[in-house]
Amino acid sequence: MKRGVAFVINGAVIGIGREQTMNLNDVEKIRTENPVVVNYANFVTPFLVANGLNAVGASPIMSDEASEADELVKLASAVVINAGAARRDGWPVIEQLCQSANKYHKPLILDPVAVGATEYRRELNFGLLERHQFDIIRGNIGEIAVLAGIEWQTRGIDAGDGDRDASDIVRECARKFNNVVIASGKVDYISDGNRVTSILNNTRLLPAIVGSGDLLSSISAAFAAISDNNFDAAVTASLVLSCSGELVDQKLNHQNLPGSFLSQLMDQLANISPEEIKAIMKVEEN
Ligand SMILES: Nc1ncnc2c1ncn2[C@@H]1O[C@H](COP(=O)(O)OP(=O)(O)O)[C@@H](O)[C@H]1O
Ligand SMILES: Cc1ncsc1CCOP(=O)(O)O
Ligand SMILES: [Mg+2]
Repeated sequence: MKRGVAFVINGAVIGIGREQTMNLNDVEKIRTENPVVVNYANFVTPFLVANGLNAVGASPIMSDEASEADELVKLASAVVINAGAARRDGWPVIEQLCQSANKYHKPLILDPVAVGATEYRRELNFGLLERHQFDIIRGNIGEIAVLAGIEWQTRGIDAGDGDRDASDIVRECARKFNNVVIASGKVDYISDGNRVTSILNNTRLLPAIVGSGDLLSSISAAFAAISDNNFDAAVTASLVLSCSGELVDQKLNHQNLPGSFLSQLMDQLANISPEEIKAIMKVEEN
């Protein structure tokens, strides 16, 4: 996509106000580079996350042992901290992973699962964000609002409700933590603190899968590992998951079949091409 071009794809108006450097060739590049992504996972979704990472072309490794953290991060290309079910006695592992990621300049990604739900989760997530530089934060709009300090009615792992405009929330969060933020939902909003790109592709079956958000966080890490631009990596990750979801939804004739959707989603992630994404993507910039 080029600077100053406005065009329409699939009925959606795509306004390009400034340079859009998104490189969909990374969808193929990742399959040859096969970057290692270290995950501090929750105990609910590691099977889905590991297989989803494998499907897009990355090489997942989950770890819960502080003594190997530095060595692992050194050999890896990106690190994801999923705070979904972390126990306090796991904090030393998380600390070591974050310290090493910053030391070796490996992209560090945070998924602040249900950060608004409890005081414990706020202490964990805000503490991490204070002590370490995260390159990308990926959460649902409720989690991102809480991190940005914006009032929001959150409900466990779900996004909840609030009045503020999602573009403002994601931009404020990115400014606050000086990084790239993805606020996912029916529309995924991605900001670097200035621009906001919205991915309008979606299917109701993605949120029906517990762990689809965790997967988006880890796929963002995988693309950050092979890209020199975290914003582009976040946009590519969101497009890959959302467009794969839409394509499977079409193949299933929009039936409510979460089980079939999940297995076919893995197939689609492994085979989606830049051309297929370009043909259906709905992207807006502001
Ligand atoms: N209402 C929705 N309609 C369609 N897609 C959605 C909706 N909510 C979330 N998604 C998609 O589901 C995936 C997981 O996002 P989300 O549910 O926001 O994260 P989390 O699982 O962490 O709460 C993302 O790809 C997002 O685009
Ligand atoms: C249900 C649950 N409980 C703690 S972590 C987790 C998984 C959250 O996954 P996602 O945020 O991707 O839906
Ligand atoms: Mg989540």
